[in-house]
Amino acid sequence: MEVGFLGLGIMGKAMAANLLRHGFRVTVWNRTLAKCQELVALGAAVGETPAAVVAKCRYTIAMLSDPSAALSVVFDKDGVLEQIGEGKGYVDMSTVDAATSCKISEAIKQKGGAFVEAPVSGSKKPAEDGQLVILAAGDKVLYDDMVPAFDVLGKKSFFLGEIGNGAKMKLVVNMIMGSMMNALSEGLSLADNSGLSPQTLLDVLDLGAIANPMFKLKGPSMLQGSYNPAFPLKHQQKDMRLALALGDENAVSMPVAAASNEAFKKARSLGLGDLDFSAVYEVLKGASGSGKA
Ligand SMILES: NC(=O)C1=CN([C@@H]2O[C@H](COP(=O)(O)OP(=O)(O)OC[C@H]3O[C@@H](n4cnc5c(N)ncnc54)[C@H](OP(=O)(O)O)[C@@H]3O)[C@@H](O)[C@H]2O)C=CC1
Ligand SMILES: O=CC(=O)O
Repeated sequence: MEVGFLGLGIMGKAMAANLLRHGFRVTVWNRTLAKCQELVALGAAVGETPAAVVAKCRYTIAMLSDPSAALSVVFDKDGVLEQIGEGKGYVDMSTVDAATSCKISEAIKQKGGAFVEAPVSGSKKPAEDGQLVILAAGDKVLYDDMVPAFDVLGKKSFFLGEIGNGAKMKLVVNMIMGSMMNALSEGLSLADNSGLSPQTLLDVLDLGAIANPMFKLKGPSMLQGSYNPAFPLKHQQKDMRLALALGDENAVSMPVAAASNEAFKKARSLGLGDLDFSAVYEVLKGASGSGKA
């Protein structure tokens, strides 16, 4: 199967490499074109523009940072829209809001093309290992065509119906994840400031009912102050912001998520946006004081 791939950031690079490893023919494009070379070394071809990739490939996948990037790659000059049409499919796996996804879907359908949104749950390592959870919605025929690729990229794909449902599900999941990261950070800080060992707290958590892979993976590196980005904090804050907007639209009160968003915003304002989202711990540590005034 031949696919185009737009966006070679942390996730896109791992996903495109995975497709190549599994025998897919992949044509890649990235805004910073130099980043394509690593994929060329693995057997990829390069398209000079998103339009060139879509012209060449029947199916094109995108993995871009945020709504503005997702829209730009479709609607701007040399964008996807210039070459999409009958018999071609576009699959956007970026995390965006439902309105962005709907706008892209409408434009592509008007040109005769098919569209699926398919944001993913799972970070850098699951992307490398083909263990993502795919939250797809939109054109069911295109979804079925993409199953061989989804099977390589993920451990499970959900088809959630109409466009927007994949985006919304992803935002709900990441809203919970961001709030959990804040709760963990506060807990580590509270343990530390009240004379307990934060490492022992992690050991206790890992044996109980709230044990989870995220605490297990991120906890030890947080204690070392090591925040190599797997999921950049600026993207987690974008997801909190979009989830809160979804809450606004539906009159859902989300005080925990709102407080968590403030901590991520604060972290961004301190220049931590490109670090892993677990760097929010630095903000909550800083906010705690010594506790022994
Ligand atoms: N990292 C993670 O753990 C996960 C991330 N996600 C989501 O996946 C998406 C990608 O994340 P990730 O790979 O981590 O992000 P990165 O920041 O590593 O990569 C972002 C990509 O978007 C491109 N881009 C940004 N702005 C534009 C623009 N205006 N026009 C064209 N291309 C643009 C970048 O190009 P350039 O190289 O030129 O900057 C790069 O290819 C995000 O929506 C994120 O929320 C979902 C699940 C997990
Ligand atoms: O969006 C991030 C993730 O880990 O999932």
